[in-house]
Amino acid sequence: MIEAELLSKRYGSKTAVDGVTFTVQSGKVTGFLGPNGAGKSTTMRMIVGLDRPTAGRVTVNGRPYVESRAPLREVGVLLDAKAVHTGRSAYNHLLAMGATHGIGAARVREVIELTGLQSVARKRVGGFSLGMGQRLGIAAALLGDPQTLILDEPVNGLDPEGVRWVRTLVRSLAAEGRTVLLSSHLMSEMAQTADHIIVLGRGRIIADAPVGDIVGGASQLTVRVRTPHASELTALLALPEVRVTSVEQGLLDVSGISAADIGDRAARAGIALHELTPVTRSLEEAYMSLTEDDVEYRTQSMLETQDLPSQGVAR
Ligand SMILES: Nc1ncnc2c1ncn2[C@@H]1O[C@H](COP(=O)(O)OP(=O)(O)OP(=O)(O)O)[C@@H](O)[C@H]1O
Repeated sequence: MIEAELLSKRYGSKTAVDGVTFTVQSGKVTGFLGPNGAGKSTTMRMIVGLDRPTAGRVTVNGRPYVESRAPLREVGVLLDAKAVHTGRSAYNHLLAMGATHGIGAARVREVIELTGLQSVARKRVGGFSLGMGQRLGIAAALLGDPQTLILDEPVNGLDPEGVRWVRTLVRSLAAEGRTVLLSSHLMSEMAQTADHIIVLGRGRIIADAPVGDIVGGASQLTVRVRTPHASELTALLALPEVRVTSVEQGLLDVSGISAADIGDRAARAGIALHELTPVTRSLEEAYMSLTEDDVEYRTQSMLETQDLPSQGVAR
């Protein structure tokens, strides 16, 4: 379990992380999301003691990570796969890491096999592709068979087979009761991998909930309703929290009320419904609406760029 309490980090005048409090539960995959610069990597670095909090505290299984006597065996970390620029082979790199914790060749061979690196294990790590480097970073994180895993963008640079492999791996690690915290910008992937989501925006938590609640929260759900009595139903649903949009004649999109509630109210008023379908949003749609006010680096839309001179505008 990872517990952060009023955790903050300032770099000069820049507040990267602003008093966040959250718990990452064991036995679940927790996805860490947020726009670029939201503070995800800084938070992860503070969890593993690579950055010192300006205020607040964070513990892994009840104590600060830096106090751990055998960190590799407690927390597996993938923070920056590109950080390994070595003339050593993957095998020797892992063997050297393991040596600091009494982890021997047998376990090194095991993680090499687990991460599919057998054919390149004797090659220089410096010549690895992004995907192979990523697999090596995951192998290093798994080396000590830790109870907790912190993986920053583990699928970055992996091909579809690799992405799927990471998904299966982290799900099975969580099923064994381990704590898994991972960040990714791939929403569809996160929706399939994570049980729980924490969203950061400008250093603050803007959502902390099970995936199902984030994509299907009652207040965000839209219900598609087909009825030959659209105007009567619209009048019936004129409630403070409810928004009714006419899609086409006889077809309404209703939000702020459940499908069951709409059906019950229509039945009591004797209004026939020909369709009543809850429309679930994708995690990407939910994420975009959650973070729309918190994006630090926004892409100019085509509309905004239309009036600019063509030089210097990326198309
Ligand atoms: N060492 C540093 N010195 C100064 N500012 C920093 C430092 N590290 C991070 N920052 C700033 O803190 C903020 C949070 O950065 P962080 O890397 O934690 O965000 P992130 O959510 O991981 O972003 P990304 O998705 O782009 O990786 C950013 O504005 C960043 O520029």
